[in-house]
Amino acid sequence: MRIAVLGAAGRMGQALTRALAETPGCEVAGGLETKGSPALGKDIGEVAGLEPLGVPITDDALSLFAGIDGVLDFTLPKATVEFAALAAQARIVHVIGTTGFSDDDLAKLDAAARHATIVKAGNMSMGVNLMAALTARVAETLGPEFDIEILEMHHRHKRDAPSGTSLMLGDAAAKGRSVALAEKSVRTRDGDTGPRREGDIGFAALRGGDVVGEHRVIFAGPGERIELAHIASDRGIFARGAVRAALWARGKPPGLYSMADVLGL
Ligand SMILES: NC(=O)C1=CN([C@@H]2O[C@H](COP(=O)(O)OP(=O)(O)OC[C@H]3O[C@@H](n4cnc5c(N)ncnc54)[C@H](O)[C@@H]3O)[C@@H](O)[C@H]2O)C=CC1
Ligand SMILES: O=C(O)C1=N[C@H](C(=O)O)C[C@H](O)C1
Repeated sequence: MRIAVLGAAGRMGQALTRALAETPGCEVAGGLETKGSPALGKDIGEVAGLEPLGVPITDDALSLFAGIDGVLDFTLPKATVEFAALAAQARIVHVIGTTGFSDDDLAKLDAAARHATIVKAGNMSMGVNLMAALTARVAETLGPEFDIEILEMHHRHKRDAPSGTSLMLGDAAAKGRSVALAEKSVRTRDGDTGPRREGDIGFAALRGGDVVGEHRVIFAGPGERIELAHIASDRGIFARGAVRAALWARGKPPGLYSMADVLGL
């Protein structure tokens, strides 16, 4: 499968190139960066710390999308929405790892999925997707006397909060309780907030250093507490998940798929 990496010079872009290069049946067919990036014209393999792959990084998305089977996209919401329209036109697989979408962005991705085969997940690792399934199960089992709080920590460069993973876990908890996350989610607390409302799902975000990604779902009840935790120490887990998603999606009808679909969870 001929696959291009969008945001090829980024933290995830480099991990994606390495994962693609080591996966049988995949070819690193291109790399895209933003206009003005110092990585333009450089070899994508070298940028990722590998031997040269003979593939220069370009800023020409139109030409890139014309000659490939799929793209791995870990960039920015505004860029990803534009790439989804291009992927739909080219009828190729679009694996989306980007996080931080607005409701308007999400509506545009839904529209693009009428023609493109999109796999989108706020976290592409096996561990977090399993944790989401466990979160739904625990939330379904425990009564409303157990308060649900979701805590995350990421590196100092991360732009969006809560993280895509936290939102996935919140959604799983809400589904387990058969409620809508939008009606229960509490994203900030400051000052005299009053007592906690029963059934709320709280979010807290820490940022600092070079933390790859840590998530904890806390079920705090009377006299006991259950915690589910995931600690990522290597971006390769997300990158390998994305490559697996692209291979899975090849030949599937257009639509918006999740990592749970890919992993059969
Ligand atoms: N779903 C998942 O499993 C994971 C998702 N992410 C998400 O991936 C995204 C990227 O994360 P990082 O790699 O840490 O960020 P980063 O800032 O290191 O990399 C993003 C890259 O995209 C490039 N870019 C931005 N706009 C572009 C455009 N229009 N055309 C081409 N390239 C463009 C930037 O120049 C940059 O090199 C974030 O939204 C992050 O939350 C990160 C890790 C795992
Ligand atoms: O920006 C990151 O780094 C990460 N983003 C994803 C998220 O928003 O949850 C996944 C992972 O936690 C790393």
